Amino acid sequence: MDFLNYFSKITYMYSFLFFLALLKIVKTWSCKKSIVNLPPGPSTLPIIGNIHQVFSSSTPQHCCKNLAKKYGPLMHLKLGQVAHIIVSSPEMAKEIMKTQDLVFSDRPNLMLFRIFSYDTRDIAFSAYGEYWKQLRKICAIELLSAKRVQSFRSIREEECSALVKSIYASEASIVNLTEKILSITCGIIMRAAFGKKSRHQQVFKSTIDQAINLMAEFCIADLYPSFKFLQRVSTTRTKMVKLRRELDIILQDIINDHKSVHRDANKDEDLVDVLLKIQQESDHKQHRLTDESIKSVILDMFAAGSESSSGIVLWGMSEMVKNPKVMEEAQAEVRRVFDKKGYVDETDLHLLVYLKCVIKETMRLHPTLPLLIPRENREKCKINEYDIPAKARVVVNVWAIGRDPKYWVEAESFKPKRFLNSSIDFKGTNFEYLPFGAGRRMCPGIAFGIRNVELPLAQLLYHFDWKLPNGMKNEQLDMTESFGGITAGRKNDLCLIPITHRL
Ligand code: HEM
Repeated sequence: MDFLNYFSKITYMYSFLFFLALLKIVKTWSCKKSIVNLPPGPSTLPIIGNIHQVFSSSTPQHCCKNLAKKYGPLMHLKLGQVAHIIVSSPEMAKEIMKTQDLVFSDRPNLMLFRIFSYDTRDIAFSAYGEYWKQLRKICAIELLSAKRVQSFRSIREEECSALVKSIYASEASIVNLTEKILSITCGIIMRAAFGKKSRHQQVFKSTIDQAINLMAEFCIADLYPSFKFLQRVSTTRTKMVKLRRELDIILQDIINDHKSVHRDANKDEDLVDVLLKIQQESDHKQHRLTDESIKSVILDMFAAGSESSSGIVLWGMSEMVKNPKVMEEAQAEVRRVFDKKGYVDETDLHLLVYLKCVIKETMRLHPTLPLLIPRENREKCKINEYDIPAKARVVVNVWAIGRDPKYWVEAESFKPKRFLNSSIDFKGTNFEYLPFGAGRRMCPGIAFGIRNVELPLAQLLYHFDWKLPNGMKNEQLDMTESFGGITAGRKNDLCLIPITHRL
């Protein structure tokens, strides 16, 4: 009986593989007929394509950089069934994000992100179209405008002061900065989004962390979109559905609270207030903002805004610990600017010219979204002489572009001064430097994100000197990167010893 069972399983498996191979042959044959000139790329294996090459490397950004050395700045990889186009030069990035930006303005429909975002009702993963345009307009005018970001100033200052206090309390002992910075960035976004501290804060934070971690997992179903059963049998899918359900209960409760309480006109609005106001005022010509859209946009703010900002603070501190001269210069500047006051606030942050260069240099070497968010082209098109098949996933390796010695002198060294008196900025017009992307899909949260980086860094530099634990030398600090689906952070937590700077 057992043997029969085993035999039927083996037969089933081989029939399945045979079926896949047949499908692959038919598809390749029909593709070859219609696509004549794909960008260069490594040869593919049956069924898996180039999966083995991309996932055998430490991170995809390293792997794509190495492959691009051989195959060029516009490269074709087949991962499972899906054509991926890897872009690794400023010229090709400009082609995708400026010259043909409209063609490449869609996002791929990825299983876990779709579930997380209420079937892509968010900004980051919704398809390019009227609904997305409406959300971007709301971001520009209401949610993430300079005025709105300014209105969150007291929240940032309070959260950063609490950070300093908690570090003072552990003076001269090891502090896990990764935990602390993640916690304040999440705290700032939570208060900006929900207003007062929510009673659900801890559960919400831990649930969203779990969902973000889950999205970092390798998802085979996204590479074989025509095999729908892979989605149905995915255990990751089941976990994500459960987490999203838990988040939904909390978010609906927060929305109901906001709806039931009469808002004090003298108090600053939080993001849920703003979205509810838009929901009430929206006329029928617009896509009506449902509660689900509101929840999805709020989840976007957490997913897109918290790890990205905290990642820059942590990489910035790591680079400064490794390069003590940079740390000294940045500390001297912050202390010169704020010593008269005796504390750091946002009023004079604009005077920290060198710190701004440190932040830019950090984002050059450690862009928190090293491959941006993948884009997709609805229709087939051409780049130079190459044919790009419809629905290709387009990945721009801004990590590799930022380290390319063709565009950067001493590209691998941390040299903030390269940005002093330089016109290179992160506004999406210098294609050799794209930490926030470029074009229509560029990050709408730059002002908010930068504020969430500048203030904590200035505070850490003003109040403390920093040492590595266990007598470790500066150059021994581990700088290994990890890749979590979309964001890249430090693989290991940053643990340092703070020494109070006496005024
Ligand atoms: C300094 C921190 C930040 C960095 C480095 C960063 C970086 C990025 C990048 C690289 C993209 C993808 C752009 C592309 O695909 O071309 C992006 C998209 C996005 N970011 Fe940010 N971001 C940061 C902070 C924020 C904050 C604070 C928010 C909101 C609270 C935010 C909201 C978004 C949204 C909604 C998108 C999707 C845009 C779209 O698809 O239309 N980001 N971000």
